[in-house]
Amino acid sequence: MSFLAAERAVAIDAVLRASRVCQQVFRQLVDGETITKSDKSPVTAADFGAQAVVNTVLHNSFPNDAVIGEEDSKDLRGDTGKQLREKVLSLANSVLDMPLDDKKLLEAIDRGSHPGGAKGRMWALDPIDGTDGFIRGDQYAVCLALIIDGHVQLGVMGCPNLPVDSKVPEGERGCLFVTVKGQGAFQRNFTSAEETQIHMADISSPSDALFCESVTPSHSSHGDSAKIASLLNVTKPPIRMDSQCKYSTVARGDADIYLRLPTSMHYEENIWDHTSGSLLVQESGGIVTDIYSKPLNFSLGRKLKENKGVIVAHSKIHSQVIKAVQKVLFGE
Ligand SMILES: Nc1ncnc2c1ncn2[C@@H]1O[C@H](COP(=O)(O)O)[C@@H](OP(=O)(O)O)[C@H]1O
Ligand SMILES: [Mg+2]
Ligand SMILES: [Mg+2]
Ligand SMILES: [Mg+2]
Repeated sequence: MSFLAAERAVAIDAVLRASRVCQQVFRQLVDGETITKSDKSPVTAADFGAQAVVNTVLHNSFPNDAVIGEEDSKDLRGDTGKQLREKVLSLANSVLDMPLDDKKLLEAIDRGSHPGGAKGRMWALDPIDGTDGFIRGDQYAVCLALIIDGHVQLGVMGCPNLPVDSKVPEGERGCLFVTVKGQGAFQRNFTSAEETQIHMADISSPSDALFCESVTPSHSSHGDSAKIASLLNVTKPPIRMDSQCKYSTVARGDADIYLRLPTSMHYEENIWDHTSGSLLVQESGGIVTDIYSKPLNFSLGRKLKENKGVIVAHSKIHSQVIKAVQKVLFGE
């Protein structure tokens, strides 16, 4: 058996089931089903349901593994949380083989509270990355990765709204991306287990590049990216897309550069916003660093404490992109 074959299969199963939870909610999203968390970001029944499902599937196969998950069960507890809890429970049970009860549901969600760190096995989970996009009806991703001793070794990403073939945007949607360190990056769709290896587009000059960036301007500075594009003589307008679908879009050659440019030097990126996506890009020919050209350090807890922003590009042009980034941001 190849390295992490069992983990790969379990992670695919977990992400496919959680993606079904998201798709069910996506079809029925109505106003009032979104809660605003203390950091002002939105969360829905699908975020909680997907986290419960992934954590349950992982626990059944790897009961000793830790999980660093974005959500916790606070908003589902007590009388105030009853209505949402019932909704999340029924969503989770609709895709699980063994039904959970209230207590097991809350426990499953809260198994994602691990603080992270440099030693041991831990899964990083973003049950819905791009909740803004999910609510808007755009792109979002279910992102799961395995970190061993501080390094991402396996990444699985479900992108339910992403066209299987970008050249046929109105065709079948629902892509699953899978990667294990050293084994390449692969795409399959939701309805067949057949995998195709993906690669970044071969590009030798940044001026030919297609950029992608967040839709939400508070997540990444659109103004700075326009200046960087101009410095690199890029003429094509950027693709704006929510979630780690940006990493998969670059990994399969539909865009060439992903810039995440800090809007505040105080913001620390969550590790689950980058774990699966960064390995996917590295395994398809790209380099992922921060704005200082430092590799992302996943060993420092739940946040990327020592990194600022994210710069993703093909290995042939990454250093040129970094030069332009630093010129615009620091005048160097
Ligand atoms: N000020 C900020 N700067 C950068 N990222 C931020 C941010 N505030 C929130 N985010 C993160 O941006 C993620 C979405 O990224 P994108 O803009 O690429 O779609 C969110 O993930 P969730 O949607 O999982 O909460 C959230 O963790
Ligand atoms: Mg969130
Ligand atoms: Mg996220
Ligand atoms: Mg999320």
